[in-house]
Amino acid sequence: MPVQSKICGLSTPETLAAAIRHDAAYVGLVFFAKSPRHLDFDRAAALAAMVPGHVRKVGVVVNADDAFLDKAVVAAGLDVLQLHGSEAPERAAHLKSRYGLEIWKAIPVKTRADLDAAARYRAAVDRVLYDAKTPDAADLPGGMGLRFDWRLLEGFAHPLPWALSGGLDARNLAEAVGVTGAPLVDTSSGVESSPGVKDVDKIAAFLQSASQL
Ligand SMILES: O=C(O)c1ccccc1N[C@@H]1O[C@H](COP(=O)(O)O)[C@@H](O)[C@H]1O
Repeated sequence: MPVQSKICGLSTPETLAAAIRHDAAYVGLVFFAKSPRHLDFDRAAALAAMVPGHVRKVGVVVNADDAFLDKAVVAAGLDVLQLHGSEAPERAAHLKSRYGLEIWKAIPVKTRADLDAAARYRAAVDRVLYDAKTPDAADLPGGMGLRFDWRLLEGFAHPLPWALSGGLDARNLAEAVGVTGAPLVDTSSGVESSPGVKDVDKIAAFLQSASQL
């Protein structure tokens, strides 16, 4: 089974086109005002209009309320909602039933015990996304280029389909997938030249590396 890729935090037509051209399975649009990748609904709609049907549009949100999500889902024609805050399983299940979309829940990981949270979402979401836990004082719960110890996933009985994220780039991707067996990989900072500024060549290199795994 080939490794699938998501390029997250796309905010320009050029970098979105690069992700599509180099076969990203998923593209991520961030709706979180504190993020350097945040999109307002008009910009998200304009970018989303460029995305062909076979590439799935993921909206990354953090503890967003229904009124906000109603607008994001419609503006960007989202296929997937990635919940990257402290959304409880009940909240995730509500969103699945409200929108009928695929729901992913980010699980912040620093220690092996953190992985136990994934099982709580078994009946509520379609996929969990293991990401590095960011510092308590950080503005962002993700998208900081931090990685966790991938060996924590060795031998773990995954309760759900899953994805790996956190500090992935073209140089460390083969090792990350080799250690974890990840079926889907997600990157944001690793394909940027500075926070929020995506780099077309880095996007191409990441997706090329993934295609060879
Ligand atoms: O990218 C962001 O700005 C962001 C903001 C709020 C929540 C999640 C965010 N990004 C997600 O974080 C992970 C890891 O990113 P990185 O590769 O380590 O930079 C990824 O899933 C992004 O979707």
